[in-house]
Amino acid sequence: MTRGRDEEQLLETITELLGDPAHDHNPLREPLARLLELSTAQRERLERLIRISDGFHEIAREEKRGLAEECDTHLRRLERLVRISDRYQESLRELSESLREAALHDPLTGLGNRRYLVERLEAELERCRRNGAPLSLGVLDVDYFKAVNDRLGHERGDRLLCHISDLLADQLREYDLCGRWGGEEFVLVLPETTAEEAKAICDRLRRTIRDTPTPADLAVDRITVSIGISTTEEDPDGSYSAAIDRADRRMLVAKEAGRDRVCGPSL
Ligand SMILES: Nc1nc2c(ncn2[C@@H]2O[C@H](COP(=O)(O)OP(=O)(O)OP(=O)(O)O)[C@@H](O)[C@H]2O)c(=O)[nH]1
Repeated sequence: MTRGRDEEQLLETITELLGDPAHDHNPLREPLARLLELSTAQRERLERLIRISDGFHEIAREEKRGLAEECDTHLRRLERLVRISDRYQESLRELSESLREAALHDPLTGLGNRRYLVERLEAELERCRRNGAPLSLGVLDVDYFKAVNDRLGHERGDRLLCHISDLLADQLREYDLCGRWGGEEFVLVLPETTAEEAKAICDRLRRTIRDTPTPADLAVDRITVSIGISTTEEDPDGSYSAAIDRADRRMLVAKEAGRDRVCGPSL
């Protein structure tokens, strides 16, 4: 608190008057001196109060600033945690997606594996039943594969399986499925396809596999397959495994009949 200029001058004048011996006996001198004393004390008290109040304000301002900074730090930390947690969840999602992919695919050929085929087959069977459409299945087995393996070695045998699976994936229609059932056996799922149509499709596949030259370094003249077909037209409410069994039995019939052929139901 600063004193006004008038006030300063007044106080100076009073102090001078009180100090002047000429006024020593003035009756007003005593009360004036007392008044000056009281005024000075009151002013000092006021200044003390103002200093205390300013101090409180400063402390409050500091605390407010401290709190705001603390809040900012917490907020930044939280944002960092949210970002980390988002990234973590994203990688978990990617990891579980690739685990699921790996669990459903054959690592050698990249085709769906038996588990994938069963999942899709059940779903497709259900869908075709709802639509009142037939579904046909093909079980395809490579002929004399043991001899190929024995002659070329397992590693080239593997590459031959990849060659066949590439041809299958290439030749099938967009809505058909093929996967590796196991070993040198593949399953074809042909939704909305009658046995007759399936026979034509499988025959085309069989000829393509037989007539497409194998990669030169595999040194195989010719590779053939035998295919057995089954269809829901034979047993509209039957399970997927009954349909696979029927196709498998017909694939064996095709083998016995001389291989390199397709055997379907005689409806
Ligand atoms: N290279 C390779 N060979 C496999 C794989 N899975 C199964 N095989 C082989 O495939 C061969 C199948 O032989 P078999 O079941 O006797 O039948 P095949 O020689 O094909 O004769 P048919 O089916 O009667 O025409 C076996 O030698 C298996 O070891 C595989 O992933 N890679």
